[in-house]
Amino acid sequence: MRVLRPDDWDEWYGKVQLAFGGVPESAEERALWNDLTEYDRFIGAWDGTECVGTAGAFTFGITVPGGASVRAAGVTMVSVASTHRRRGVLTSMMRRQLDDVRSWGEPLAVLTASEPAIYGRFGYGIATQQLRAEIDTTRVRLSVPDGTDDVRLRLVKPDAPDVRDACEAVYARQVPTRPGMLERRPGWERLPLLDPESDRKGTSPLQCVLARRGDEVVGYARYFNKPDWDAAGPTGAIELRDLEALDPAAYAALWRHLFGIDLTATVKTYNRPLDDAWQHLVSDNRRCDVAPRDSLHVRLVDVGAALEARTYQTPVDVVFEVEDAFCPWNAGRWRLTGDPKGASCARTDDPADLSLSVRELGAAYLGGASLTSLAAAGRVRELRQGALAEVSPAFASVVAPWLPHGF
Ligand SMILES: CC(=O)SCCNC(=O)CCNC(=O)[C@H](O)C(C)(C)COP(=O)(O)OP(=O)(O)OC[C@H]1O[C@@H](n2cnc3c(N)ncnc32)[C@H](O)[C@@H]1OP(=O)(O)O
Repeated sequence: MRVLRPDDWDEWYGKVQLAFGGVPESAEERALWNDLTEYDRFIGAWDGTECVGTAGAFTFGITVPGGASVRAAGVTMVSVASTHRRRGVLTSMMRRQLDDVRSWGEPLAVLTASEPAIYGRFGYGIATQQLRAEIDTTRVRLSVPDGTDDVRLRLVKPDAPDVRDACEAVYARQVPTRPGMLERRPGWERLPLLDPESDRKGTSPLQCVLARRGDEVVGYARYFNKPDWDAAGPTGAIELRDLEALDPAAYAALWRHLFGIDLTATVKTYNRPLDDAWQHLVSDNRRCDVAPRDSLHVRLVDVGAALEARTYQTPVDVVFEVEDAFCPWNAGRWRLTGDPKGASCARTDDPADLSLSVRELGAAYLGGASLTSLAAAGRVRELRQGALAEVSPAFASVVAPWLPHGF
């Protein structure tokens, strides 16, 4: 196993693609991932001259409760050749990678999983959910707040540099407001604009609508239009890629636009926050067919630094007994004291109040899964009566944590 060299990339990436089914990717997408590769943070396993395992770790800043951006390794492109599976190659790569992440001083590793059953054994917990919805816009009505009519909407070319920059500026203002959001480092602004013709499956090219109040851009939506017809008339769908807005009126104006596009009958979303506000604007939530799914998996690589990096909704003073078989440097007792302003976390010999594995800490870290709910599943144990009721609300987040895009 060794880090990747630029001349390895074609073979290495070819192996990633093969493990995901072997369907060739567009030149546009391939070029993006090539440009985003961080060679000293990407590894491969070789059997002789053949690459049989791949894994990468992007450099990310991720928002945590309280609004700080915390360094995280964005684990990506994990694959093992089908000829070499179930022999421990993944386990060896996870070992190497988590040791590396620790040596880089990054308190968190994060990933989205092809299958959620893979990463729990390595200490990852499911920290955010994403909401899918299929809204019947022929039946569901929107009621919008005051000020919505003051927002002007314009259809624009999504990749025009001024449009791209305006959207990125709106996105950047949103990042600190929601745990789980990623700072978009240079180059990553290309990801939400990816639109290879080969991936369209009957949809239009990517469309973009900008929301303005006066001269200020206050929101945007990017989506595809998929026209369709049956004997009775048009049944097209709007497939939303992303939507960000700086205030409720801009947000409602964008959703009203999506609902009202002629010749369409459905708005489909694949990745929205669990608490997305449109759910409070609709007349009939049963016709919105919402469903949650796991999204970001979080692993605390340095328990002390990670717990210190976020704030807590209510004052908290707790001793955790942490189990961590894969990264034993985290195992043992930690005292966390914190409040909405900050926190400290250090080793202690004091008796523990709650016992749990690092996986549950990962699930609760961004305020997604509640410790109370994990305790009801038997995955958090209360060793001092009353500790759960004190600590669980402290870990909550004001807004649902959410990862806006994969990687
Ligand atoms: C962040 C990302 O990139 S997610 C993408 C993950 N990659 C893919 O899904 C591509 C297709 N799949 C693969 O490439 C491989 O099958 C991998 C990477 C999932 C697994 O690689 P392997 O080298 O076979 O895993 P390894 O032999 O180390 O298995 C370790 C353990 O995980 C288990 N495991 C491996 N894959 C899976 C799975 N898909 N679901 C459930 N358990 C799994 C193994 O059974 C083994 O369990 P054990 O220790 O109890 O025996």
